Amino acid sequence: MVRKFDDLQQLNTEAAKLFITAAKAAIAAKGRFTVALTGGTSPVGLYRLLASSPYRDEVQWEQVYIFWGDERWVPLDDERSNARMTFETLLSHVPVPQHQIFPMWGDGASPDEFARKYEQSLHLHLDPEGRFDLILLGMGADGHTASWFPHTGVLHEYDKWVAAYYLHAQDMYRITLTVPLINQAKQIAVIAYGANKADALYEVLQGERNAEQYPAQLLPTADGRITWFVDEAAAARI
Ligand SMILES: O=C(O)[C@H](O)[C@@H](O)[C@H](O)[C@H](O)COP(=O)(O)O
Repeated sequence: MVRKFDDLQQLNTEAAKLFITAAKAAIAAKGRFTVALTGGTSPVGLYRLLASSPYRDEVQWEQVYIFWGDERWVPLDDERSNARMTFETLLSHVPVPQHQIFPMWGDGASPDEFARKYEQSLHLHLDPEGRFDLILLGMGADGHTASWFPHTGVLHEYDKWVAAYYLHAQDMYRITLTVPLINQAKQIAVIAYGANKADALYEVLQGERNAEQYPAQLLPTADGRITWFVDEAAAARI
């Protein structure tokens, strides 16, 4: 489902409501809410909203398990760290127990070793089928989502849940949840706004099938399980 908004405040408010509804339903059903957060700039407004009244008080944060969809392989205090941004905007302001927060960074481990350990943590904390309650994603102007970048091998990784690889274009390692894991989530919410996303949004949602070029095409298309939160500018061509 594509939900189009005139302004960002409204977009973030509706995304916050989806987060809260998903959290309440999961906690009522099984006592915990497992969510993978996204980095980039797109979720900043949503995170700030979730960290503030009245939204903050709607979530039982003690029952929330926080993971990330992807990460730049940099220390947690690096300004490029997705985890750092999330702590600053959301996690430092809500009472999620520290041991229920799983940043994608481990001192001393290689990216590959770390990806294996991260996958083990997921096996311990997700339900037995390995389905996240909610995964938040962004989308780049090139049509990537998570760290599924165009023409990278990770697009074909169906054996692992978590993969690490060197992204030449950015001269850094990336850690990412893989296609099969993200696609089996109970709910996915993608936030994409701004005119620079318009071409990619068109290609991903309505263009010819070419997932090598526009990896977000690999996301599920079934209505109900995935919601695209977009603004008028991003939706200019759809
Ligand atoms: O680490 C990252 O870069 C992200 O997790 C990435 O997938 C992001 O969501 C998109 O690049 C959109 O980024 P913006 O929100 O900054 O446009």
